[in-house]
Amino acid sequence: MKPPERLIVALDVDTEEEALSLVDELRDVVGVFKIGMQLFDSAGPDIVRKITRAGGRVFVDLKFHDIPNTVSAAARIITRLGAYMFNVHVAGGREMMRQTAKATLEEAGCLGISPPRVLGVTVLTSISEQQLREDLKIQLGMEELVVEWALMARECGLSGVVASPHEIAAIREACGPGFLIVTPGVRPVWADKDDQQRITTPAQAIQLGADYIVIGRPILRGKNRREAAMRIIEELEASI
Ligand SMILES: O=c1ccn([C@@H]2O[C@H](COP(=O)(O)O)[C@@H](O)[C@H]2O)c(=O)[nH]1
Repeated sequence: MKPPERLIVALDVDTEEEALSLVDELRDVVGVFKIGMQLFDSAGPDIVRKITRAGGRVFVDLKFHDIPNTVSAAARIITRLGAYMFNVHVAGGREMMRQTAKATLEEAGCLGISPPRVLGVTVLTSISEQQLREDLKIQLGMEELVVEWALMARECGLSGVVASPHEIAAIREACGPGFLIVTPGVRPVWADKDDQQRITTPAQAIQLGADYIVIGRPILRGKNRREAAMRIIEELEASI
């Protein structure tokens, strides 16, 4: 993959108009656009089709976490919308991941389309090692937990995981080269950390072995959003 294809821009905006204007501005320099709950809840499912029609690949980041029947039914709907990738929480369990992977393949087969990649969300990038231990009462270390969950996601037929840059190298070693690692919590040196806890720069994330990096606010907040995206892509190009 070329550096621009590795950049996923988080369309964390309130309206369809803002999202489509961003897609228009960035589609020739960005690989994938991510729709999270903010945009999906305001614009509705049709925004996935609209962005796909406008020439962007779409990552539907709704982080499904429910019982197997509910999530696998939602996976069929997301597949019908033409998403390029979507995600579920690994913490939803093996059966949920297995049924979701199976339903996605079946639905795509019925439609005669390429199936979306199903990713497992490991531990959110806004959670620190200390919060994991003290608030969530999880006694495994962050890296060990994330690797265990990545292996479980792979065994259940998922295409990859969403994980912080801090765990990329360990996941890559445990899960091998074909397993996708999608990494939010990425901050260029010129951007604020915001609420992200486990971060690296874009260049470091790619050097550690991420397939895709996800960036929102550092691009969305810029006066010139295209220039901000280009700066990140140049950093990726220099690092590869
Ligand atoms: O662990 C996770 C999972 C998902 N995200 C999402 O990625 C973007 C990051 O946006 P920034 O503005 O670059 O922080 C956002 O949409 C999150 O919902 C994540 O950050 N961490």
